[in-house]
This record gives sequence, C-alpha cells and structure tokens, in this order.
Amino acid sequence: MKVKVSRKAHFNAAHRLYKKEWDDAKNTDIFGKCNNPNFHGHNYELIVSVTGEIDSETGFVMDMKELKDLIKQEIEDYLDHKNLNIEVEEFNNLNPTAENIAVIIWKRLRPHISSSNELEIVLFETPRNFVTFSG
Ligand SMILES: Nc1nc2c(c(=O)[nH]1)N=C([C@H](O)[C@H](O)COP(=O)(O)OP(=O)(O)OP(=O)(O)O)CN2
Ligand SMILES: [Zn+2]
Repeated sequence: MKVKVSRKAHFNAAHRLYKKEWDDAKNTDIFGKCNNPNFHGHNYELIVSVTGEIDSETGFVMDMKELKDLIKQEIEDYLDHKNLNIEVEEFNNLNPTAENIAVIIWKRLRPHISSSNELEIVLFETPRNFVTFSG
C-alpha cells in the first residue's frame, strides 16, 4: 500500500527566456515578454511529493521534517532571490523555463530520497502556469 506525502515550498527568482544562437527578432517572436533583456521575476510555488510504503515502526513514508530541511538546503537556499540565468550554473546553457527548473529541482533532491520511494515535483511559475515532473 503506497501513500504520497507532500510538502509545499516557495522561492522567488529572476530569469530571462532566450536562446543566444537566435537573433532578437526570433527570441521576441518565440519568448515574447519573457525575453526582456533586463530579466523579470516570478514567485515560484513548489510542491514536492514522495510516494512509498508506510514504515511500520514510524508510521512515516518519509519524515516531513527531513523533507522540509532537504528542500530548504537543496532548493530554497540554492534558488531563492537568485537570477537563474546568471547565478545558477545548471542554467548557463539551459533556458530556465518552468519545465527545466522542475527537472533541476528533481535532480537535486533525488539522491537524498530513499530509492524505494518515488519523487514528484510540481512547480507553479504563476498562479495559473504549472508543470509536473516525476523522473
Ligand atoms: N511551456 C512554457 N511556457 C512558458 C514558460 C515556461 O516556463 N514554460 N514561461 C513563460 C514566462 O516565463 C512566464 O511564465 C509567463 O508569464 P505570464 O504570461 O505573465 O503568465 P500567465 O499567463 O500565468 O499570466 P496571466 O496573468 O494569466 O496573463 C511563458 N511561457
Ligand atoms: Zn518568466
């Protein structure tokens, strides 16, 4: 019997969506206002979910305190109040779209979650735009 436990988190970050190989006209055509060369920001809302069997001794799938500390250490401290294009090395050559940010978050958390548990990332870039990645 598998149960999913989830923890919400939050970070603010700036980004610009563009491809350096494309000229300004094409970047504006594809990315619109998200191609603003002066960057723009989002209040990202994150839901991290871990699915697995309930431990018969603790009653936990995973200790939520442990999950909270892990998200703070690996995600909030790493991304909060950052310019993703400039300050986060994963985005040196990768567009910081919601899809790519969700994958980076998954990759940073995965090594710290028991291999017998599944990990799912839901990332809201705006109140109405969100992406889901489960590996
Ligand atoms: N597939 C994706 N499409 C878009 C992404 C993305 O990451 N993946 N990102 C953007 C922009 O960065 C931004 O998220 C869009 O902002 P905005 O248009 O303001 O967002 P909303 O549509 O939710 O705002 P409304 O107030 O509803 O207009 C664009 N596309
Ligand atoms: Zn944006």
